[in-house]
Amino acid sequence: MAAHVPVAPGYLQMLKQGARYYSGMEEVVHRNIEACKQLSHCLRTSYGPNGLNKLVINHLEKIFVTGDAALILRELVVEHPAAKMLVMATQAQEQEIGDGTNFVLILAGSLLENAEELLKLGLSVSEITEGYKVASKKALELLEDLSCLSLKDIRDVTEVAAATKPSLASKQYGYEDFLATLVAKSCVSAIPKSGEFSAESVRICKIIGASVEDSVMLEGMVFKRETEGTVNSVQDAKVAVYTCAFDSAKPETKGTVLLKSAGEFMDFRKGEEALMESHVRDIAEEGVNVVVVGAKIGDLALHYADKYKLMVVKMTSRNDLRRLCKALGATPLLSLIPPTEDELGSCSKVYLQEVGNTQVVIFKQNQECPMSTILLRGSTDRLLDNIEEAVNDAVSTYNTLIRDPRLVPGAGATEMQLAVKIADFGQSVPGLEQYAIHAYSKSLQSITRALADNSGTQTNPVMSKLYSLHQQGESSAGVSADGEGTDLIDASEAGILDPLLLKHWGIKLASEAAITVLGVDQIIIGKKSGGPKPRGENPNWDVPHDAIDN
Ligand SMILES: Nc1ncnc2c1ncn2[C@@H]1O[C@H](COP(=O)(O)OP(=O)(O)OP(=O)(O)O)[C@@H](O)[C@H]1O
Repeated sequence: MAAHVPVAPGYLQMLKQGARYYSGMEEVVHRNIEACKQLSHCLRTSYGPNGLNKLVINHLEKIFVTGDAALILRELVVEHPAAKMLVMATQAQEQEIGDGTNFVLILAGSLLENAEELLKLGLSVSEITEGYKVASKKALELLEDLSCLSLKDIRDVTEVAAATKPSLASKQYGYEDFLATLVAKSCVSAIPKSGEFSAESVRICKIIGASVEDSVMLEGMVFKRETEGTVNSVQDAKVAVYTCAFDSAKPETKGTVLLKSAGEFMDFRKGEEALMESHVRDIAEEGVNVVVVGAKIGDLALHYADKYKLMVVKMTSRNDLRRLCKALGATPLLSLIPPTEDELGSCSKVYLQEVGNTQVVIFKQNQECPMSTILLRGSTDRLLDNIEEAVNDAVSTYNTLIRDPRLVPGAGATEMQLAVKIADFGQSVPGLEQYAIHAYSKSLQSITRALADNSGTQTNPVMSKLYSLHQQGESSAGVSADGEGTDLIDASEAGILDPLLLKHWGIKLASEAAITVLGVDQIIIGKKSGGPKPRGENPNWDVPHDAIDN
């Protein structure tokens, strides 16, 4: 008989064997803060135009060399429950704004770091969280008055380029002017009269070779693939999109045909061929000259497509198929029937072209098109990946500015101005909360400090100079990224502006995340159940592996 293993009395006896339980200041609060601090310190060096890259090798052994916080956090798969809360805050920022993830992480990490000091001084968690809540509310109020410019015309390429430039400069310093114009043209061309725009409206196609300055934008869509048949170019295309196979229909159940002679076999084949031909002929007679297929393409069907001069393009990703339908105004068809007039998509020109040894199919629209594509060129895969991240951030910035066109000074100026005002406000608050409010002001400065640290200036003198300038009312004084001559710049004059909404959500989410982490006093980790791990959510479940990287 197996000996009875006594379970330690206390909390653990209630839980399944193997569960872990931590409580108290040292074990929980300080540990959580430590984990969050580590994560925030790790990404702090990637903040701003002079931020450094990280080399991340993910669980599939894919290598990333990037400074994009959202991508790094996605690939790192953070396990610590408290650090995960910060990651969730950054994900919320990514979903809401599409940029500013590092801002959230640095601010939340710094709020926790400063809270730790206050805890050591003897303040209670509730006093700190209360102070943080008051300070964050005040910061959001003050932020509303810091707007220095508004994007007046969302269809003006020059204005849009100026507004999206800082988000590109913080990732691709040096290429920002060229890329900003490219992104602005793509965004403006993809915004319909109704003003409905989503970050998905601008697609990126990366092709290795040539230089970044050879990148171009196209109204319409570009896919890295070849056409299937012999027709390679069609002007004034009428496009039918099929999600089913472009092949002879297969019965759902197995059937057996008994053929008694060679003649019957020939007739059977002829019947099949005639049926296929009639399908393709019917499609062609509706005026269709391009067929896009999301599944298998049969040889016989392809033969008749060539005969009736139909261009055939295969599309492996359902996402691409959906976007193409949007770009052409087509309705995807579930079976091989001729499309009606409404279901047909139209395109000014569809053609196959070789770009740097890569065959691409281009769907080019001359009229208004809700999709545009940036054909990115560059010497290495890593460079292209990094530019893609920067371009995505810039497109998200445009999307944010459509919702709220107000801009605030960047380069750490807004954070510094808020820090000065919050510190002043703290003086007027009675009780121990004012220490927490002061800590909040210090945390806001950590954003400006990160920019200064990363640009290689002498941080302490620069920070004190900036602080006194902001006290004197120079609300747009920020940190220079050039490192040539001056350490400080006027962010508004230099055109370094960030969307107000980005800062708004960043402050809100970082404060909430820090307050949540501070409010945890016990950690209970249940024993992991055996058996295979449940499958995680995969947003690209229907995209083949090679298509994800395109
Ligand atoms: N030329 C510049 N000089 C100084 N600061 C700049 C310049 N261009 C951009 N910045 C600043 O860089 C900061 C943004 O940096 P970054 O894009 O690395 O952060 P993030 O958007 O929070 O992170 P991520 O893009 O990784 O989510 C902003 O404060 C912006 O004002």
